[in-house]
Amino acid sequence: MSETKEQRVLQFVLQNAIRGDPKSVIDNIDKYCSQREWAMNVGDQKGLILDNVLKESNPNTVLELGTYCGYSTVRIARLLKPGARFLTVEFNPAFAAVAKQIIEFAGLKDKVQVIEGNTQDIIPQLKKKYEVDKLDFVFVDHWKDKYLPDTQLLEKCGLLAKGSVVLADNVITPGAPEFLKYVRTCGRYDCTNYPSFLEYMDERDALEKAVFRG
Ligand SMILES: C[C@H](C[C@H]1O[C@@H](n2cnc3c(N)ncnc32)[C@H](O)[C@@H]1O)NC(=O)c1cc(-c2ccc(F)cc2)cc(O)c1O
Ligand SMILES: [Mg+2]
Repeated sequence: MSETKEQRVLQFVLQNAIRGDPKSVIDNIDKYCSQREWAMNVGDQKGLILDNVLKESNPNTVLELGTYCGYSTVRIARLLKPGARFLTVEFNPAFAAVAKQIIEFAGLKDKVQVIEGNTQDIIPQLKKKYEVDKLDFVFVDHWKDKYLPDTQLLEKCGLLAKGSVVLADNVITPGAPEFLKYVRTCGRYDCTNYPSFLEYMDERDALEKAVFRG
């Protein structure tokens, strides 16, 4: 069976990165995806913004929606303090399999729980099945038309508290207009836009930080 792009990214990491070194995993994915095959990782420019917003938040409990190959998962996990909890949700089994291997190669297997499933099914299970009380930081990077319903679902499930940070990728390209309108006008979030560029391209993109007012 012919290899997928995601399997080629994994092979490149296994052959070129240093086992147990998250930065070399990140750098090699960026190298492959900027020089050989584009892939929908958050990338190094938006990744730096993600790093900084995450450091500011210094979270105990993190949720990522849309793992893909685990690039942002590695970026986040490498910055978490000991004892922090990090759950990431991916519904494509092939992508989840690649992500698990990349996370393990980076030496971060014990810091991340990869959950295979659909966010709309997993979010309502977080309190009881996954023993999550509140989420301090949520990185939203899955189907762009799911950003709004899943943010509202997080609210409904009582998973956000005063100060919870919701950071969304791709609010310009491909765009998440309904999500942006909601967080900026519903009165429950303090929003900040971080203009940047689409991963590995010159197209404009941005991250949006929405801090829950409680
Ligand atoms: C959606 C993907 C990311 C992943 O999310 C998983 N997923 C989805 N919905 C769910 C769910 N409901 N539950 C669990 N997992 C879920 C999926 O399987 C992908 O692995 N991301 C993107 O599509 C994406 C696309 C672009 C992009 C930009 C310009 C172009 F010309 C073309 C594409 C850039 C980006 O930066 C992205 O992030
Ligand atoms: Mg993205």
